[in-house]
Amino acid sequence: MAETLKKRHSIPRIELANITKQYPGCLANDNVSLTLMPGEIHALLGENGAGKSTLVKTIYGVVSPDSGDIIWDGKAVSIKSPSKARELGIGMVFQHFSLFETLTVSQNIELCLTPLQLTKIGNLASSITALSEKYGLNVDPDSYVHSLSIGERQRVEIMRCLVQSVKLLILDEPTSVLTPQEVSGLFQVLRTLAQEGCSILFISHKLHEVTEVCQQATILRAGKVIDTCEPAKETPASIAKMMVGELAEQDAGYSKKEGLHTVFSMTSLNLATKHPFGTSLKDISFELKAGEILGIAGVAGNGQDELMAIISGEDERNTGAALALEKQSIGQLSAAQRRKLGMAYVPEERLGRGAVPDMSLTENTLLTHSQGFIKSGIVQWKPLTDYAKKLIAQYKVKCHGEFSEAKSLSGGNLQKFIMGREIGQNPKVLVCAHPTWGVDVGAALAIHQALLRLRDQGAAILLVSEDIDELFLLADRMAAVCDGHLSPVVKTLDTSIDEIGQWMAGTFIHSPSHHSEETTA
Ligand SMILES: Nc1ncnc2c1ncn2[C@@H]1O[C@H](COP(=O)(O)OP(=O)(O)OP(=O)(O)O)[C@@H](O)[C@H]1O
Repeated sequence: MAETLKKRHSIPRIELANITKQYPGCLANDNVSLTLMPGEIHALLGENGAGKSTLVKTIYGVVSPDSGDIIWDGKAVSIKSPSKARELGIGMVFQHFSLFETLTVSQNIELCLTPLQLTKIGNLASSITALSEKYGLNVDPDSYVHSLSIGERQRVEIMRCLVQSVKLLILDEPTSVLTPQEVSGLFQVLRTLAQEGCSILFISHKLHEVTEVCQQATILRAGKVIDTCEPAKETPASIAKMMVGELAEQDAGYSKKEGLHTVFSMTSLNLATKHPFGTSLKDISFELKAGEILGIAGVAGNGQDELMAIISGEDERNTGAALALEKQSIGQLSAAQRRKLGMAYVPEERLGRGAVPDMSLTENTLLTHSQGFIKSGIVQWKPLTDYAKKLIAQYKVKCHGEFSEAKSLSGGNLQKFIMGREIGQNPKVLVCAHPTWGVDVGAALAIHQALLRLRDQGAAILLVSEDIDELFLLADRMAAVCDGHLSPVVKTLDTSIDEIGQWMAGTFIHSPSHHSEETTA
């Protein structure tokens, strides 16, 4: 397939030649060369911190390389800004969307177009409708963004690129926030675009998706291209091996356990959302037991954020006895008081909520981990830095040491550090969202092992995730949230991906037998 593409179009869409980018103390891209033909879907793979984001940001004009050339449609170009990239026909969909919720789809798209582009397009709404039909994007120009699901918002971002006649579309981990159905819809759109000659560059840690949709892959390690392959001829395991070596073949030792006594409970919690486009929690009850992992599946935006915030105490409303830790009511306690009692959290948002971007890793450790590190009001820096160093080594966090600022770490490395920091508190209750989001296969395995070890030591773990496969691997019992309702809680071994998928779509909500606690023994 890739061969025929190359024969059909002799001029590559883009060629990167010896791109090098040095950050203080870190060679993020080291003589990277890569060629993309028109109509080629190309995966950029590598461990956390391998240099993938740096490379795509270079193409999109966000990062300027120290040396190397970019050749676009046969001509050397200098891409100094995203607007220059867009002018050439390069579009990028980031992991975090940048849409205004109070505006319509059309208004959002209009904001990123120049007056000249707008004149060329003419009627923007009809152009969106036409493109939507052509590519099966199902995007209504008049819908308000707040009413759209995550998958729909992503399609708006893609539409934003399409109206600008994109010739190269870059997607940074596009599937991590989508349901399985949305992922197959996205792939269909990508295939149609590619058939028309649009090149696609795709960063992903989900290797089975790469083998399904990409024709070529470039694998980076420590900033260098270490291999290329045709994913269709590989397996996820063989690609993982190229990325991280032998580790990929290990098994985390997954097993299912029966929980012991109840450690944490939520009883008939009703909570109106504070956010105009948030989700109210509706009569939620569940029990979390010592020595178990309870997984909560759901499409983003169905109450997960609100649930996490009220459990952690970040939402400061007093819920009294609706929340209990070891039979004591904790709904009236602050987040810090709950932490002192043995609760730990990993929020979805790494920078800003999981870690303070401008603080070092050592300082970030102190934020949630003061026990033993503060004596008579004075910070004990030596044990604190030693502990941060230990976390860095244990979770193989790639950084320039314990004094690196959180914002200088790649996404996956920061996630590893935050997970390590929270697991390291040996909490009684650990509540975490998307534990391995953006984390490479090797590191995901290490995080899984750490979570299972923590469970086996008797901790009660609540995992909130959109990744159903991961929940089935880790959770002992499972439930799903939809529109602020919690489904029945069942043993993982007694349910199926199909049933949980239906619950994620809300089939349990109107059923007369719906109640929030387990019915099966
Ligand atoms: N602004 C910065 N200052 C210093 N170092 C940086 C900066 N941005 C990135 N780095 C370093 O450059 C290296 C490559 O980071 P990059 O974000 O490109 O990796 P990645 O392959 O995209 O990782 P991930 O899969 O975790 O997103 C990392 O070691 C990172 O710590």
